[in-house]
Amino acid sequence: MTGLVLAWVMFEQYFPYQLRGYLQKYSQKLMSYAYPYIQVTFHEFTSERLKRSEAFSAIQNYLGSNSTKTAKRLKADVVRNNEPVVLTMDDYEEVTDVFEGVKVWWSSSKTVPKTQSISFYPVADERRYYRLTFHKSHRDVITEKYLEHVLKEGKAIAVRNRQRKLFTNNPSEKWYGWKSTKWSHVVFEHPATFDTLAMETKKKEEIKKDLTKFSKGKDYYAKIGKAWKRGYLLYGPPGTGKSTMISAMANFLDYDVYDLELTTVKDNSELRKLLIETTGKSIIVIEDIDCSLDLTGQRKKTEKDDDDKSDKEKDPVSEKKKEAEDERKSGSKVTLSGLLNFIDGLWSACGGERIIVFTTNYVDKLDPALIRRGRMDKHIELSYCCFEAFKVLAKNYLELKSHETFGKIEELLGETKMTPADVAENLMPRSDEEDEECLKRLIEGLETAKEEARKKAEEEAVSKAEKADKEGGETSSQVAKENCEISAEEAKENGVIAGG
Ligand SMILES: Nc1ncnc2c1ncn2[C@@H]1O[C@H](COP(=O)(O)OP(=O)(O)OP(=O)(O)O)[C@@H](O)[C@H]1O
Ligand SMILES: [Mg+2]
Repeated sequence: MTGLVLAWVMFEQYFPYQLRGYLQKYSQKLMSYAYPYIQVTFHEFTSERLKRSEAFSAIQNYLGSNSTKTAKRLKADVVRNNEPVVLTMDDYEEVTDVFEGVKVWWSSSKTVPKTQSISFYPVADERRYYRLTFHKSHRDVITEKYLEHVLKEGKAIAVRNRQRKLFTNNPSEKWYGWKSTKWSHVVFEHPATFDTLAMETKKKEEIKKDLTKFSKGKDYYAKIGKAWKRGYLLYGPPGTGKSTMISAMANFLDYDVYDLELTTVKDNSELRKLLIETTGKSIIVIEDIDCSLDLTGQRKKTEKDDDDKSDKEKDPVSEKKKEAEDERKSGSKVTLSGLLNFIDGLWSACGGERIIVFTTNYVDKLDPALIRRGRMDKHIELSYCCFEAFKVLAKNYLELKSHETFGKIEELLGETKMTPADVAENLMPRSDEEDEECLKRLIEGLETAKEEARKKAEEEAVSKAEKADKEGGETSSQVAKENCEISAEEAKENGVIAGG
C-alpha cells in the first residue's frame, strides 16, 4: 500500500493539476480492482454548494493539528493576533494517522472544472476535498469509531481556535443598507479570569460550578423542557467587580459577549430583533439595569393607580390595556413587559445556550417582577473587599502571598469598607515603587476611610439626636397645648354645670 500511495503522491506532485482530474478518474478505478482498500471522500461544500460542510471543516482542523509533524507542505493562517499561526494541510498532500492500531491515509485534493467559466468567485469553482483510505478489514472501526473521533476532535479544535467577540448593538437607524448589521463587534480579549477576580474562593467555586453545569446541560434542559438559558443578577456598589466578573465568566466558558445598550433600543420589537440575531454560546449583558430603563418608576405609577381604582377596575385585562396605553403614551421604548419577554418569552429560547446577565448598583430599587427567582436564576452580590479578596489582589498586583503588613490590613478591612477597585488602585505600583510603599499607601488609605466613616457616623448620630430632640420638644409642647385646651374646656363645662 505504501508503495502505491507513494506513487500516487508522486503523481499528484508532478502532474499538472488540470491533467490530474482526467487521470484520477481512471487510476482510481484501477486501484479499486487491484487493492482491497476503501476510500471515503469528504467534499468542502454540500451538494447545494451553499454551505461549507461541517465535516470538511472538522477534518481540516483535525488534520491540521495532527499533520504538522508529518506533512511537508502546510498552509498557514493567523487566527489570533498574538498567538502562533494555525497550520493546515496543503492541497495534494498526504498524511497517515493511526487509530487503535489501525493505519489510515488522508489525502487532500481538489477538482478543477473542465471548462473555465467566467465567474465572480473563481476560487469557488475549485472543489476541494479530503479522501480517507483504509483497509476494508477495518471498516467497522473506521466507520463506527474513527470518523466520530475525528469529527469530535476537529470541532473541539475549532472551539479552541475560535476568536471570541464582543458585540454592541447599533442604533436602528444603522440597521439597513449595504453591509449593515444590528451588532458591531471587536475581538474580545479581556484578561480577567476567576483566578484574578478578588472574591471569596468558596463563592467563586460555586459560580464556576454553576456555569459548568449550565454549559454541559443541553440534555438536561431538553429533558425538563426548559429553554437552555440562565439568568444572573450581579449587584453591588460601583467598583466591586461586576463587569470584571462578566469577562471572567466569558473567558471561563469561552463564550462571546453581547453588550446590550438598552437606551439605544427604540421599542420592544427592536429588542426582539436584536436578540434573534445573537448566537449560541454567548453572554448577553445589560449593565446598570436600573439606569437603562425607568422600570421601577413605571411600576410604582401602576401600583399607585391601582390603589385609586375600584376592585371592578382591577381586572387583568384592563390592567394589561392600561399598561399598553402607558407604554404608548410614554413613547417608551423598552418596557418592563418587553424586557420580561426578553428573559423568558417564547422567542428568547431560539438557539439556546445563552446566559443573560443584569448588573445593578441598587438591587432594592428593582422591580420584584424582574428579579424574582426563576427569572434571574442566580443572584450574586459583589461587595466591599474582604481579606481573602485582598490576598488575590496582592498576588495579582505585587506577586505577594504574605507580608508582615497583612495582619494590619486584615484588621482594617474588617473595620472599614473599601471596594476592590480602590484596593487595586492603591496596590498598583507607581513608577519604581517597592511593594512596601504600595502596602503602606493602602494602609493609609484604609485608615483615612475608617476615620471618614467614623466622622460621618458621628455627624449622623448628632443630627439624629437633634432631630429627635426637636421632634420630642414639639411633641411635648403640642401635648401641653392640647392638655391646656382640654382643661379650659373642662373648666368651662364645669362652670356651666356649676352655674346651672
Ligand atoms: N472583584 C474584583 N477583582 C479584581 N479586580 C477588581 C474587582 N473589582 C474591581 N476590580 C478592579 O476595578 C476596576 C473596576 O471594576 P468593575 O468595572 O468590574 O466594577 P463594577 O462593579 O462593574 O463597577 P460599576 O458598578 O461602576 O460598573 C476593574 O478594572 C478591576 O481592575
Ligand atoms: Mg460595571
